[in-house]
Amino acid sequence: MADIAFDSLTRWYGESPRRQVLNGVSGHIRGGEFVVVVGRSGSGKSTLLNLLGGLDLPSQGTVRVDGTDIATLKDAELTALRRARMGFVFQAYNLIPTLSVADNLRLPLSLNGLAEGDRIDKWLERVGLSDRADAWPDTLSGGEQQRVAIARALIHDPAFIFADEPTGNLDLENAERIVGLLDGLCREAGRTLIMVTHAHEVVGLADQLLTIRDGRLVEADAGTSTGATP
Ligand SMILES: Nc1ncnc2c1ncn2[C@@H]1O[C@H](COP(=O)(O)OP(=O)(O)OP(=O)(O)O)[C@@H](O)[C@H]1O
Repeated sequence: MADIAFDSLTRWYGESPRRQVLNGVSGHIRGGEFVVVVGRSGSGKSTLLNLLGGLDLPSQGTVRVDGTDIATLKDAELTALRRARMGFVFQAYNLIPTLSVADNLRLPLSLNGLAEGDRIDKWLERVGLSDRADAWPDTLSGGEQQRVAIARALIHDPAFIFADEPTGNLDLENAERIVGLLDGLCREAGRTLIMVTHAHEVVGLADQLLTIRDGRLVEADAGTSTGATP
């Protein structure tokens, strides 16, 4: 089952002085959960997300994805795990500007050797962009670009979605739509969604809330959002 267990995660940057960003963070994310990560600016939220998604490795501690300690994987194995099992959504959308919308969606399919079939049409429809398949990313609004990014993150049917402040550049209306899309598209397929956000409204949707303060976890339960001040 698609779960992530993390134990005593510590991440520091540099030596003398060593800058300690995460300091012994442990927890467990069950398959299908919507996990929201909150905390002040600079508290280590993106650092934690990057460690859980295998984009970065801890200075100490372990991340187990489906029971496998990802630090034991060779680079190519970790890349293959990320590519097949994970999808990423970032604040800045990160679409490839020289590829059309449809070609941006084609990329994860070809990287994973998956048949295209009607997947591109289907996913464009699901994010409400059926008429923009041939558009260049920079001709789309921010909200539209983020919807393309969501389709790109999901089109290869990953078990885990990592979203780092996906609504950070959007107005409230677009932000609500993006969060609703991510939540709905993950829940309907039992996907695990891990989202870093400053948006308080999102906390109420979470199955599990991770609040980071001074590099440590101060709250690990949904429903008790007292620790959620950014
Ligand atoms: N590559 C790096 N080298 C040195 N310091 C880093 C590096 N990456 C992050 N940091 C530091 O680690 C701390 C935590 O950064 P991180 O991006 O995880 O915070 P955050 O909680 O996501 O912040 P924000 O809400 O502002 O995005 C910051 O003080 C940052 O400057």
